[in-house]
Amino acid sequence: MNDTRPVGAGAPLRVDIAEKTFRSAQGVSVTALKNLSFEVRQGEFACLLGPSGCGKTTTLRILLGLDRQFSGSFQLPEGGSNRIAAVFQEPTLLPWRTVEQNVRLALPKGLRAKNLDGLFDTLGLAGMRSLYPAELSLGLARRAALARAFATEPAMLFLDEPFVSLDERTAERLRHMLVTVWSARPTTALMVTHNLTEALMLSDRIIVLAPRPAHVLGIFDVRLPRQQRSPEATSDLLRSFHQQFPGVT
Ligand SMILES: Nc1ncnc2c1ncn2[C@@H]1O[C@H](COP(=O)(O)OP(=O)(O)OP(=O)(O)O)[C@@H](O)[C@H]1O
Repeated sequence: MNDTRPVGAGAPLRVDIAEKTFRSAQGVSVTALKNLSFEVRQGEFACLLGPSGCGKTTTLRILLGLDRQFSGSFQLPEGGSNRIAAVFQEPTLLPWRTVEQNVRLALPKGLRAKNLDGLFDTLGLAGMRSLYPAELSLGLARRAALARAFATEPAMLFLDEPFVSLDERTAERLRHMLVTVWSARPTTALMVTHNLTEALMLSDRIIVLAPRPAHVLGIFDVRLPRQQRSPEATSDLLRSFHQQFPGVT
């Protein structure tokens, strides 16, 4: 069974995946997800945190409708635009279009002419709008991918490790930009990461996954407002996290 009905405005993202197993032509099976259930409330930023290979990307692919071979169900939040946006590790920009064209092409017709000055400013892209993807560093390309996702004013935003393979200074800068752009319009968001400090900086709650097959070990609520998450406060959060989840790094 596989049910992807959207639900009423204000409803959370509800995930209830009974099982996802990959079967190779040679008959080898890998069960990636087993009894994976969680919710993300409307307007909440949640991180899916789990060890490498536990099934995080598999979960996102199912929620994005890219993989329908699973048992269970999920419900996407509906409301406002009712749109879904995704940011992947690969920025996936069209190479023959400028940054601005890449962003505008993602917009529904009625929004194509919208003023994007604020968004480009917040993401430090004001001077890069007419550049082509080949002229961008990886960090700039990732910012363009974030701009494209937020420009669509989605009801649900999925992010799959959007800051991996960046040097730490660049990644930190991008995390701050993400917080600023997200805070201007808090969007229900689910981000996959295996970086605990990143999850503590960005999220309202962290959904902690067990090693494969992924299921929820527990939830860590980050109750501190984002602007108060100084390095010292983050160290305290890390300590509380480790008390609640000993052995999870
Ligand atoms: N198409 C596929 N065919 C067979 N096995 C797969 C396929 N895709 C993923 N897997 C397996 O499913 C498991 C979960 O993979 P997944 O990519 O979801 O993990 P992940 O938590 O996102 O890992 P990482 O943090 O390293 O990106 C892994 O054991 C992986 O090898």
